[in-house]
Amino acid sequence: MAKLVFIRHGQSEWNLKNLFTGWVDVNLSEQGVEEAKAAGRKLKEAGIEFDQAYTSVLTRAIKTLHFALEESGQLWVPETKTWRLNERHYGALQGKNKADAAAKYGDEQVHIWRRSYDVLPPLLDANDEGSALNDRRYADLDPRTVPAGENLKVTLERVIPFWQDEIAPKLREGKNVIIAAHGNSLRALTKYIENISDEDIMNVEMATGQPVVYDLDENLNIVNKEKL
Ligand SMILES: O=C(O)[C@@H](CO)OP(=O)(O)O
Repeated sequence: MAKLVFIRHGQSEWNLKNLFTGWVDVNLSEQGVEEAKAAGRKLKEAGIEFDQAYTSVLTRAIKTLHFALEESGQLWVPETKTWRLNERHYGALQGKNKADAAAKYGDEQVHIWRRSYDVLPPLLDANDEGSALNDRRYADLDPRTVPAGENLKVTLERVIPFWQDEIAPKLREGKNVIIAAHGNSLRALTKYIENISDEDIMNVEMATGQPVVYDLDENLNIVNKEKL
């Protein structure tokens, strides 16, 4: 039996401002820091001890992991950072206000962009200064792999190889794992491990800073799921 904990980063500065964020590397808000620390206290109270941590290459998730581990007395736990756990890339919507977009394009279109499984957002131009191609942290990636905009399907297709190659083997060995990531990379993982349909995943939301704890058997069947 292994424990798997998902934690979406605490509230970010752009969650607070209601901006599409995606791969833009914004920090946690003050509230977000408190949420991450509170998550660490809940993990401690629940007595969950980790063997391995995973996070994205985005500050809000990394800091959430660190605050949560520090607060639970486990900052020493080995960690791996990967772009594959990044938030879904929001394309040309990144930096735009969600309410302004709804006023301009309509609530329904914005809901489709935000929650449909396979509709892509408007893509970011490769020459845009915000393109991830200009970001040193993605320099080792094949430029054809660097996204210009992702839906949940594309996000799932880059998250799951990392799950299969790195995370699942640890869990099969009985290691306890924490994944500090993002609303949509965690929705992709949730869809995969819970076998949720393309339609039903539209209604699944991840709360900021709330640990979701799974007990998994050696075949990675879910024995129990609990939100702390
Ligand atoms: O802006 C984003 O990157 C995400 C997460 O905050 O937003 P959404 O709620 O639309 O998935």
